[in-house]
Amino acid sequence: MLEINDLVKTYPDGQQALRGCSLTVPAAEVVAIIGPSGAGKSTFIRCINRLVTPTGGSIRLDGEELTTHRERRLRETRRQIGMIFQEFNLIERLTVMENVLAGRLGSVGFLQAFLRRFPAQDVERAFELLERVGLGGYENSRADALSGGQRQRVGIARALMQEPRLLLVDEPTSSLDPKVARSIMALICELAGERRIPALINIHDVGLALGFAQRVVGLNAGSVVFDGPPSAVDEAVLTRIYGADDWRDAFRQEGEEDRHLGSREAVS
Ligand SMILES: Nc1ncnc2c1ncn2[C@@H]1O[C@H](COP(=O)(O)OP(=O)(O)OP(=O)(O)O)[C@@H](O)[C@H]1O
Repeated sequence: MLEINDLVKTYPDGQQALRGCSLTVPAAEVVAIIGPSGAGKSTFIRCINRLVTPTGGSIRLDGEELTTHRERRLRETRRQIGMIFQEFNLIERLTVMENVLAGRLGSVGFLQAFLRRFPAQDVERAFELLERVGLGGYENSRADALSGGQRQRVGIARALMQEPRLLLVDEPTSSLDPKVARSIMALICELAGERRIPALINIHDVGLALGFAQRVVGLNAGSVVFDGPPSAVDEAVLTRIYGADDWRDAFRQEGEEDRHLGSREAVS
């Protein structure tokens, strides 16, 4: 379980990115974090894995306070948090298998990793994960030969290879076309449920957030202004999160992107 209490982040230039956010996420729950640009979504996610140091508040993972960890403890904790990124962050010239095994780099010795000698059970687990994410048979393909959706599947397998206690997902679908984006969201949500890992997904696409997450948290100007199930997100809630007309524009743009891609697919 992830428990965040009164999280505050003020950047050195005085920018108040988070103004006291609280959120408790039980095991296996998938929470989508939505909000307009600059609301604090990335800062929120980055405070949890400490890419950003919080100014105040508490972050507990299975009862363990993370905000006070330094150096070695911080590295250990980061190893237990799976990150899935917008740009996949794969090593392009390496194979799919090598990229997935990279999820274990923090846990095997430096020499073993340097010589690419991973324990047999890690290799076996990597095969299983590749099968699970739909990439069985791709283990020897180079990462740069894959499509965007396939790359993200490698990113997901790599994150799970760490046997994480928490999944932090940052705009996982922004580089993907709408159909692939839906399949990736579905996969992340299924895996979080199967493995009983809480997941926080920072996502700008409201339709995907409502379609797949079990819970939606709306941020505006560094504060949580909505926290509830997708079924409770109505026009009034979207207006509270995005402001009067902005959310209508966001939906309209997505619809146009869908139509545009649909017509491109029909031509090719
Ligand atoms: N390193 C930084 N130094 C100073 N201010 C920052 C820094 N990073 C973010 N901010 C500010 O903090 C606020 C929240 O930014 P953040 O990137 O967390 O928002 P966001 O909701 O993720 O936005 P987007 O959807 O555009 O990525 C913004 O006003 C931003 O300008």
